[in-house]
Formats: sequence, C-alpha cells, structure tokens
Amino acid sequence: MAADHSQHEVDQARAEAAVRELLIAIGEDPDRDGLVETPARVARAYGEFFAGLRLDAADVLSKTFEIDHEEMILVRDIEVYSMCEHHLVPFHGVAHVGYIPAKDGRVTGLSKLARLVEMYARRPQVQERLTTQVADALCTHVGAQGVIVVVECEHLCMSMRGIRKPGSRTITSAVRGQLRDPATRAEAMALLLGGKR
Ligand SMILES: Nc1nc2c(ncn2[C@@H]2O[C@H](COP(=O)(O)OP(=O)(O)OP(=O)(O)O)[C@@H](O)[C@H]2O)c(=O)[nH]1
Ligand SMILES: [Zn+2]
Repeated sequence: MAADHSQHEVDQARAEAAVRELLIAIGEDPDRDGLVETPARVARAYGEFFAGLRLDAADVLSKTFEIDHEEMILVRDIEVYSMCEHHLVPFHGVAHVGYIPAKDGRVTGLSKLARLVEMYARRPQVQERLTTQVADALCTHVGAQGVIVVVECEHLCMSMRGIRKPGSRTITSAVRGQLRDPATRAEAMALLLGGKR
C-alpha cells in the first residue's frame, strides 16, 4: 500500500539516526570531527530532496488566468533534479512541458509548469513516472486539451556506479489529448527542440 505523506514532515531524529547507522555500516566513525554534524545535515537535505511528497498538484495549479489563448504554450529547458527511487542517487537534466489550454482559454501561470516539475521531481522517482505525472496533472487540474512532456536526464546510478556510462541520457515523453495528433505533435516537437539539434 502506498504511504500517505500528506500530513507527514520528515522525521529529523529518525533520519539522523539512520544516517549515523549508515556511516557506521560503511566503516566510518560518525563521531570524528568532520562527520559529527553530518547526520543532521543529511536529514535536512533529505527534507529538501523529498519536499514534493508534501505538496499537491491541485494546490500548485489552483490559480488560472483568463487570457483567451487556445494555442500551444510551451516552457522548455526546465532544470530537473530528482532522486532515483532504486538507488537514492540523483538524476538530473531538463524537462520540456507544453499544453493546449482548456476550451474556455484559461491558462495557468508559466512558473507553475516549472513548479509542477519540481514538485514531482522532489520525490523518490523514476523518470517515466515523473513524466506522466506532470502530463496527467495538467489534464486533470488545468483541463488542458493536449499535453506534451519530454524529460531528458542523466542518471548518476548509471554514471558513477553499476554500468558506469557517464554522459548517457534517458529521454521519456508523455503525450495526451490533441497533441497525439501527428501534425500538432510535430509542431510541438519543432518548438521544443527549437533549433537546438
Ligand atoms: N525504468 C527506469 N529505471 C531506472 C530509473 N532509474 C534507475 N533505473 C534502473 O533501475 C534498475 C534497477 O535494477 P536492479 O537490477 O534492481 O538494481 P542494480 O543491481 O543496482 O542494477 P544496475 O544499475 O544494473 O547495477 C537499473 O537498471 C537502473 O538503471 C528510472 O528512472 N527508470
Ligand atoms: Zn538508480
């Protein structure tokens, strides 16, 4: 069963105790000078890395504006820092988010697209889920008639350990509604890649 994180702040004391145990497990001395404050620092950092567990898409997207725009809106190169849920090491890169507003022409603020990416990135994640969650939230909470989300990241679990292939990038996409139409999708991809390649 999925944990309910909605009311749950990071348990600092528990996180600190766990980090102390990890340091002992790797053969370190958690009481040596340089490490004395490390459990508390890591616990605070984890609070930041996973702050998205305590946020909700409905809140991020609660405000819309009536600007009567029914064409595509696309924000490109939103920086992504997330944590792979398999190894708890980072994956990072960029997200591109585009949508066609609801029929009534109401739009969300541009920054909210980046906030949405940030909210889902700051959770234990896999890149595929991050991508689909952003797309689905825009359909559900903004009533978008079409959505395209492309995420391109390097996973440190593939770079600094395991298969050790630094520089390899994983690209995932989620396409919804009118953007499934080949012509509209091609227009979105052209805007999205915007002369970069
Ligand atoms: N689909 C998907 N896989 C991911 C993501 N992040 C990491 N992984 C993969 O998760 C898999 C976990 O595989 P396991 O065999 O259980 O773990 P492992 O022995 O540490 O695997 P290796 O990384 O191959 O050494 C690895 O293939 C990772 O590359 C992601 O965002 N999406
Ligand atoms: Zn991983």
